Amino acid sequence: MPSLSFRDDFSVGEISEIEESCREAASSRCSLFVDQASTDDCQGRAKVGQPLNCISLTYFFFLSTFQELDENLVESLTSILGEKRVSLTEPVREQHGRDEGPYEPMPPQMVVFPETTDEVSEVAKACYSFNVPMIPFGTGTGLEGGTLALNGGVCLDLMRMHGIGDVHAEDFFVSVRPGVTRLHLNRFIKDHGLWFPVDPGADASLCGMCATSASGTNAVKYGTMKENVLNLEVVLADGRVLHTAGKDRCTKKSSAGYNLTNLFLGSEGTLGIITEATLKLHAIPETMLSAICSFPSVKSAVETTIQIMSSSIPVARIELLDEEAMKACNAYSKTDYEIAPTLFFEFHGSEASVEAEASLVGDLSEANGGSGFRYAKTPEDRSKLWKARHDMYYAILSTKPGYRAVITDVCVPVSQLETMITETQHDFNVSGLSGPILGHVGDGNFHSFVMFDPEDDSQLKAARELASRMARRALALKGTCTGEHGVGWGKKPYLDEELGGVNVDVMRQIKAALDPKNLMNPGKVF
Ligand SMILES: Cc1cc2c(cc1C)N(C[C@H](O)[C@H](O)[C@H](O)COP(=O)(O)OP(=O)(O)OC[C@H]1O[C@@H](n3cnc4c(N)ncnc43)[C@H](O)[C@@H]1O)c1[nH]c(=O)[nH]c(=O)c1N2
Ligand SMILES: CCCCCCC(=O)C(=O)O
Ligand SMILES: [Mn+2]
Repeated sequence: MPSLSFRDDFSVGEISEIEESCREAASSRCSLFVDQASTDDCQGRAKVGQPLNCISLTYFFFLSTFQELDENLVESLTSILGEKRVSLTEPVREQHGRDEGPYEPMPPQMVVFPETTDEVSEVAKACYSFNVPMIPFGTGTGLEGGTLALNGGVCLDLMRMHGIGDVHAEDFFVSVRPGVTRLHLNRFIKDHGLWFPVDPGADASLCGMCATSASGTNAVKYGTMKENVLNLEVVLADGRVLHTAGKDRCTKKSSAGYNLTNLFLGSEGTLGIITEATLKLHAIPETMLSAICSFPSVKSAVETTIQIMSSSIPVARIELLDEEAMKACNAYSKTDYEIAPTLFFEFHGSEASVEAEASLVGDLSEANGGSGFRYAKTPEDRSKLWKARHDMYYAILSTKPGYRAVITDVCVPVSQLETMITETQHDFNVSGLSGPILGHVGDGNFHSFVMFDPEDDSQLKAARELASRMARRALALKGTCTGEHGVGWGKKPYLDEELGGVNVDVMRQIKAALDPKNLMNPGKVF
């Protein structure tokens, strides 16, 4: 039986000691969890929590000992998939118990590699009958620990499910299997004069992007995954297969029944396994013109953003990088941009329209003290600029080797952006921590990277508090604690405050209806 003990003052040293002793635990799988909750939540409620080093308000931990997988289940999964497509080995499990976020790996007990929807359904039926958790795995580029195996269980690595359906160019849609990434799809459809614009910085799986309701730099003009997915094939925990908009149906709109597509978008593997996504495609614009402009302050850059957005200039992308981010950008991507708060722009349309929009934005920028407005016209210059922007996560990580960071992802109404960013900057100054600010300001969504020395408890505590203040400030400004990365574990404590108790109760009721045994990615989202 798990033993529960409650403290709120673990030092980093103690954490690694406890984790070490856990790792050495003989015979059974033993993992150490903390839960992130307010103090009252911790009174004795044994809830599956998060890996210790996640940034939480309050810790309690319990040693939970997993039973080894039933050998009949292992036998059953091996007979469904064959020996080459199941793995119990340490390296494979370690590789699947992590993502790109700041969490220690929490490996699953087994990894399987299905290649068809039927196989996924058979795997789910087997796990369901043995009451074993299932964690869907795409490309592992999530940042909120969504693929870590809190309760052990079976990881379904879906990247062997290749396949892109017929490109319906006249109806602007295509269907893809989980093994298809966004760059792969765009290479495939380019010759049709089409593209799929949702562009997280990583070359993520498109079904993983559905699961996290991902977004990216193009969202200002084209929206997020929520606006670009027309149908999903999903395998439920008990193995049933559903098509959220009806099998093989694909219309730009429908009012037939509940919107099950949007129910599964952003469900982070907690409601079902997405085995096919039908995506809305867009015509590749005649002209794409990028530009960058430096500003005397983040404030003036944000003011410019707000003016652009309220003047309804149809800018395609508008990204802010503060001074620290620009330094990291130049160092990592070998660019020679001015070290100053900077906006990256892009305009899509006819040659005439993009020139006109760019010149309007140039004037607005200048009126706010912007300078050095320079264009990136050639495909090479444009892709260099946007690759540098997409790589910012790694660029910032490389500025302080050995440091860890809390990644924030707040999103507020664009009109509140200035307050949100200015007060965040104040927080950083007061805390003494460093944290570049960058992101999708056209959507009111930006990230900071609250970096801390993992050997320094006070920095860990300060980083945790700063990130929490940011999230709560966003909620107070009628925004959200996560614009695009999802809840995973790091953001669980904010859900009640953001959505309200009734909402979270209804979410739990939906979860209980679709996954009554709580086997689908347990411990994530709530
Ligand atoms: C450098 C860099 C830059 C960015 C980002 C990451 C990195 C490393 N991201 C985050 C990440 O790319 C994004 O969350 C992707 O949607 C994750 O897709 P993966 O396939 O990697 O999912 P991954 O395998 O990491 O899984 C993520 C979650 O989805 C679930 N899942 C995965 N596949 C599933 C399936 N087929 N069915 C059901 N559940 C499934 C998993 O269980 C987990 O909970 C991001 N994000 C963003 O929105 N905007 C951005 O700008 C960026 N930028
Ligand atoms: C402060 C850097 C965090 C960036 C996380 C990845 C992401 O969402 C992006 O837009 O880049
Ligand atoms: Mn982002």
